[in-house]
Amino acid sequence: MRISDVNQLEFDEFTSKFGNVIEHATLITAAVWSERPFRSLTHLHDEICKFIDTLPDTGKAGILRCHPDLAGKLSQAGTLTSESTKEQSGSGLLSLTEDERNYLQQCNAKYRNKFGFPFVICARENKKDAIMKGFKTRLDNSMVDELNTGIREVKKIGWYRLLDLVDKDSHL
Ligand SMILES: NC(=O)N[C@H]1NC(=O)NC1=O
Repeated sequence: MRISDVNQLEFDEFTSKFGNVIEHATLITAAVWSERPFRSLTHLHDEICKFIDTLPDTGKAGILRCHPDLAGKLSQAGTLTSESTKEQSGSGLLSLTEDERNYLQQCNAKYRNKFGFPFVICARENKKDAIMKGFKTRLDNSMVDELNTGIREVKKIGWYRLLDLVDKDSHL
């Protein structure tokens, strides 16, 4: 699909195609539709990021809370969204040894205990070893740092999801 095709989409078509670019946060896509026409895929992504940046910290934490744990319950039950399944499997998180899975689940629990939202990292840019390391360093951060870091990762995840849907080099 080209960006010119994106600009032709009715609201319902747009939200159905792009509704999960930010995991379980269709409202963001719904809001951004009003900003058409998009000059490029980058412009569409910028509008998504701009909308996220206008949210209070509670809204940003809410976005993080809509993300599934890495190698968590949903992945074991096979009920991740198709996007998350692709991302988590690409980084090796869906084929862990039992020890690795136990370790990650302990890290998830520690992180969630400390910050009140899940650890979010762009799995397409991090293989499982980098993710395990990321847990180690990020667990020592402050709440403000982690809210910002998590949101930065959400924006990266969204960019890759957009790349799966639209030809990046198409312009108006
Ligand atoms: N918790 C978390 O980071 N989840 C995810 N990251 C990613 O790239 N896809 C996800 O589902």
